[in-house]
Amino acid sequence: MSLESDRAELAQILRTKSVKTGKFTLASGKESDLYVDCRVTTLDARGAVLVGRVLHDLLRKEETARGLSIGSLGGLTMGADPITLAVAISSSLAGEEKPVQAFVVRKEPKGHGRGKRIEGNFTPDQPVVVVDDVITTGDSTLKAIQAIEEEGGKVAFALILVDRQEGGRQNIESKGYPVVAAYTRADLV
Ligand SMILES: O=P(O)(O)OC[C@H]1O[C@H](OP(=O)(O)OP(=O)(O)O)[C@H](O)[C@@H]1O
Ligand SMILES: O=C(O)c1cc(=O)[nH]c(=O)[nH]1
Repeated sequence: MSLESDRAELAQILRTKSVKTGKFTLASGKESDLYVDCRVTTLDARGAVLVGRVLHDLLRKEETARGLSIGSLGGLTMGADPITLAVAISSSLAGEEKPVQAFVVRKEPKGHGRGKRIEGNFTPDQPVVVVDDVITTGDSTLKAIQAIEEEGGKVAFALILVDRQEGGRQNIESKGYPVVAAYTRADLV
């Protein structure tokens, strides 16, 4: 199966399962008549496989173009989580010698146990990729970046499933972090 057919199939699952119209309040407090509920696609058995393949390919292409060696990826829980793990699994299934590792950024540090804000396999010694399912304003992605940097991480770029084309990309890029998005609103609506 080609990457092109994976991309087309994933776009179709997003259109069918995730794109919703109605009246929604977004994370930013903005009102919208569109909501892309990516979780229904990223937690779909087939959708997860395709998300892994499509975003793993984008990650490796961007890594090569920038001459980097990415150690791990992750983002603010929970939209980012299934995407993060799907990409890591895809990387391992591709037989890579050093598969990209996965981490989760908590919204708040855990109040007990090890008290961590970042869980899993975070690589402060190697560049990391920040993940989000959707960007609208981009503030959630920037929140994840701030947490990653506070823990000593270096963010190479942001890897996004759907860019709603409402200024999020510009917001994140204006702070110095390139954005790579698999789909834009225009691809899905
Ligand atoms: O670009 P922004 O304006 O920040 O909006 C996009 C964010 O909103 C959603 O998260 P939400 O806060 O709904 O949390 P969830 O991932 O826990 O569902 C989505 O998963 C993005 O992270
Ligand atoms: O801005 C948001 O909160 C948002 C928009 C969207 O389309 N999907 C989503 O999960 N969150």
